[in-house]
Amino acid sequence: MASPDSTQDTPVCDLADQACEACKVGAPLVEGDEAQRLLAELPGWEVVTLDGVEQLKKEYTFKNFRLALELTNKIGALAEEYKHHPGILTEWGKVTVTWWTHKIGGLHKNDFIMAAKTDSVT
Ligand SMILES: C[C@H](O)[C@H](O)[C@H]1CNC2=NC(N)=NC(=O)C2=N1
Repeated sequence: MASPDSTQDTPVCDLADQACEACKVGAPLVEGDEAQRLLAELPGWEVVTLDGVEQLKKEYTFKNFRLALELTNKIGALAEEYKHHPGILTEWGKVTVTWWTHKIGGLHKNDFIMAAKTDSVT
C-alpha cells in the first residue's frame, strides 16, 4: 500500500475531468508554449492552421464505417452536453476531429479539454 503522500496518490485533475468554461468574445487565445504544454497531455493530437485558424486535430481509424459512425455520435453527444462543438469528418474507416473556438477564432482551454474528453469516449 503506497504511503498517502506518495506521488502516485496525488490526485491529478487531468484535462478530461475538467469542465469547460463559458467562452466569450475577446477571451484570450491559447497559443505558443501554453498550447504546446497542453498538447503534451493529448497523445495523437496536433495543432494545425486551417484558413488562418489554429485548431486541434486528430484522426481515429476503424475497420469499417459503422464504427466510425459510432464514434461520431459519441462525440456529437459530448458536444451537445458541453455546448462546445467540433468539426467532424466521418469516412469509411476514419473519423477526423478538429476542435477550435469559433468565438475567438482560435484555440481556447476548452478545446484542449474537449479533445481529452474525445479521447475518453474512444
Ligand atoms: C450560442 C452557442 O452556445 C455558441 O455559439 C457556442 C456553440 N458551440 C461552439 N463551439 C465551438 N467550437 N466554438 C464556439 O464558439 C461555440 N459557441
